[in-house]
Amino acid sequence: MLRALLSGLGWRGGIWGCTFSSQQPHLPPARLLNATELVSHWTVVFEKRGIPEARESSEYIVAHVLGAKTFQSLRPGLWTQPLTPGQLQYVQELSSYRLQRMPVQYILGEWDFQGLSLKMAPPVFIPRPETEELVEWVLEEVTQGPHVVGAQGGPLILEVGCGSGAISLSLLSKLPQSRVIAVDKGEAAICLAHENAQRLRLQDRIRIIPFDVTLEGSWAHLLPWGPVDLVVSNPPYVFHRDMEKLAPEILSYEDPLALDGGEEGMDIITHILALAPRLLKDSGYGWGVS
Ligand SMILES: C[S@@+](CC[C@H](N)C(=O)[O-])C[C@H]1O[C@@H](n2cnc3c(N)ncnc32)[C@H](O)[C@@H]1O
Repeated sequence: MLRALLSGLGWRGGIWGCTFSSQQPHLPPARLLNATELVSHWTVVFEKRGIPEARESSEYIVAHVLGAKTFQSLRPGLWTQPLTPGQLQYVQELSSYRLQRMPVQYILGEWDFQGLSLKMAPPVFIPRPETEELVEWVLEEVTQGPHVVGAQGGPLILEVGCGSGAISLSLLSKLPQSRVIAVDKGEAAICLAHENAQRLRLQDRIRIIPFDVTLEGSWAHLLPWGPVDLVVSNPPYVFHRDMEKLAPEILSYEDPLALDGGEEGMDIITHILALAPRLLKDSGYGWGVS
């Protein structure tokens, strides 16, 4: 059974109908030297230039330059401490990328997902908050459904379209007895998923395989450990006609192949639905966001 769960694509702050600006970045006035003042300064600059999530963006950038994940997690002493000229320069540089509508996740080069710190790099799809819900649903099903237990004591999982590896790696981190086969068509996605698996020391329980689900042909190599208990996917599902309405953050930086689901949004989903029964055990099932 494959349960398709409806959910929006969801870029926090809105994904539709934004415009580019060609103006040059503003240099902060010389008097703005501490973290709090810098955040305020760049918030105003971003707001004036129509950059979504202006305050969050400036907070993330300043916190990153000061070695923290969030502004709130900075030692309070750092909020009012003057930044060095090098740090100011770095904030300026990163903020200029945001002015070009680069997503914060790519600017920082990493992002937390389900408590894991994942490397992020364009054009590989940035995992969305909804994807964390998908992981929660799968975990709930696995822990509540005794039928979803593989030979190892945890389910053998196949993820179609793994991107950065967010879903596969977070499932592996929460299910220590499980193994995952993660496939993706994109070369950059395959490389980044490998890198993230190594980074999180989960590489021994995952096979990351380049695979285009739309191509007819052999899929036997997707079963190095035999049929799987569970298929999970966050496939491309944006209607082709809506692609041009996506925000510049998405359109200019993320791989269109990660988003474009064809005329009815079902192009990739249809192939996953056709493939899944061949790869699943009789008792297996699938989860997806669409
Ligand atoms: C919406 S992204 C999801 C990425 C990741 N699972 C996540 O949630 O962050 C969809 C992924 O499917 C991959 N993909 C698109 N078409 C594919 C195909 N025909 N075969 C395999 N993977 C495909 C894309 O490269 C992309 O990484």
